[in-house]
Amino acid sequence: MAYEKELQVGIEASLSAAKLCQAVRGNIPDRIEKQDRSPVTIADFGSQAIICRALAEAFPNDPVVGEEDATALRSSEMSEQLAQVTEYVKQEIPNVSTEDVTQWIDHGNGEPSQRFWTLDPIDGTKGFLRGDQYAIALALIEEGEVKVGILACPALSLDLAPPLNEEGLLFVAVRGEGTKVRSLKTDEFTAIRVASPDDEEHLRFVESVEVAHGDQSQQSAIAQQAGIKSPSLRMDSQAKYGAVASGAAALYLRLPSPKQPDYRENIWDHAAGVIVAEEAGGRASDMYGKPLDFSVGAKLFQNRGVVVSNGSLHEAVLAALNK
Ligand SMILES: Nc1ncnc2c1ncn2[C@@H]1O[C@H](COP(=O)(O)O)[C@@H](O)[C@H]1OP(=O)(O)O
Ligand SMILES: [Mg+2]
Repeated sequence: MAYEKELQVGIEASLSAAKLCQAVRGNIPDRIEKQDRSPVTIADFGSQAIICRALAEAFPNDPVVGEEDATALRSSEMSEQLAQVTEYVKQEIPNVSTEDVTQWIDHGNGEPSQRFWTLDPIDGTKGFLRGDQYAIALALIEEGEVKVGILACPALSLDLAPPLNEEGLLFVAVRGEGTKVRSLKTDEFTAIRVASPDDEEHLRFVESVEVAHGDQSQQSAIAQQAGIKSPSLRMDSQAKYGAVASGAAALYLRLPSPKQPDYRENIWDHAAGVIVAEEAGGRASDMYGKPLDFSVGAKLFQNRGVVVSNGSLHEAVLAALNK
């Protein structure tokens, strides 16, 4: 098995971060607004601190390209939030100080390089605040290729066989070795595959809950043209990739929003999900069929939109988009 240490460290840290998120969610925190007006919570900061600490200890030479930074948290207006983050992190790692926490968070401000990690400590923060889906998404990228993906979805359960019907799932993929899933509560993994072409029941598509994150009318039209008759399943975060990888849905569509046609996707919003879907037999590309290019920085500058399928549906979707 390849990447054994990476998996062990990544899984352990992601489980610990998931516990922190679940603890914070028992008492949904205030929404803090970032400069770009998107929301962040004390759980986003705590999750990044825990995972970056583990990566820094185990792989000191690997940069981490994470979503959050601690600049705002260090300001005097946010001292109360920093104290709260530190209290939650202490439940996972005893004896930490506020300085430790901000330093670990800022370890996640690395630059993409030949080998690096990318982290979304809470993907789908809006879902997290609403009490819906969210994910902790960690991936290892080497030479522009995603090699390992670890995707924890603490609120996800799917209408499939155990363990997928249990709430709280952890998806793990290594390039060339397949995708497996376990419940957050037990440590036994099960291999998963995408939906087969003749699986009518799961011939449906997933898309974002947030209208602003895509083009829902176009997404419905394309899905229909590809032969999907049922309405979409709306879900926040990369949990959508887990749904396709396990066969609960055959397609995930994310077409550029007409209001933000120049939006470029962040690598941490896709890297873990892409390998989880691909290693389960699925296919991921942009809306023109180009593979997602993780070698050009912190965003997918060379791609527009995202299409993830069970493989068999992919060409029909691209043909519909081409029209
Ligand atoms: N216009 C947009 N198009 C696509 N994705 C977006 C857009 N605006 C924000 N996002 C990203 O969507 C992600 C959530 O995905 P989903 O809707 O599938 O749950 C967030 O990480 C968010 O990034 P950011 O955190 O930079 O705002
Ligand atoms: Mg995100």
